[in-house]
Amino acid sequence: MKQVKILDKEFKLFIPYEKIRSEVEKMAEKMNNELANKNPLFICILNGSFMFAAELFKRIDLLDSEITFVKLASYEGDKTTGNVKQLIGINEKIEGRTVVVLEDIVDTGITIENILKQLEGMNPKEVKIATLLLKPDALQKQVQLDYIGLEIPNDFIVGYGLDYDGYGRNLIDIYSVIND
Ligand SMILES: O=P(O)(O)OC[C@H]1O[C@H](OP(=O)(O)OP(=O)(O)O)[C@H](O)[C@@H]1O
Ligand code: HPA
Repeated sequence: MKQVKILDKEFKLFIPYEKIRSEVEKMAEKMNNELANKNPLFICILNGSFMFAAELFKRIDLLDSEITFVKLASYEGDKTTGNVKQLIGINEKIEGRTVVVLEDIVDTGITIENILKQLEGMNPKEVKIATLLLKPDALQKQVQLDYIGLEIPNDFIVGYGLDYDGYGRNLIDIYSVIND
């Protein structure tokens, strides 16, 4: 079994890249059907979502699509602080647009709830939420998710953009913590 050590924690292989890629392909196909002629604006939530967003966006074959980036952070180490800090905001005009928020993971739901509140105040036509991963057992907020890649158990994970204290984002596969 493939294992990695990051700082003080050991992680074991959990989701191989091939599985991630096939989920992203399915999601992109669904979006290509559902978002045609809607001039969608994709919003990638940095840092964690950069790999997922790149993998997905290159499979979006709608020529009227745009992408932009927002930087939010709420995690310190492997725990949420419950306090979402905005580090780079939205500069694009959101009013009247179909917006698709791209998240690597919805865990407690605090981050996505915060983004939704901000976007609602900007009068979009509609907001869709896409997440590569969802931890249903960790969810504390009621949020409607339109595109979900995989549902996973409530264990801390790293890789494919997700970090432990800044490290592990460059792992191609996703790993889950051992004996936390
Ligand atoms: O549902 P939640 O419990 O809010 O967790 C999800 C958020 O946590 C992570 O971001 P983080 O705050 O760690 O910042 P990062 O993307 O820069 O690592 C992840 O990328 C999501 O944005
Ligand atoms: O399990 C996780 N790993 C890394 N970052 C995260 N942000 C929310 N949940 C996680």
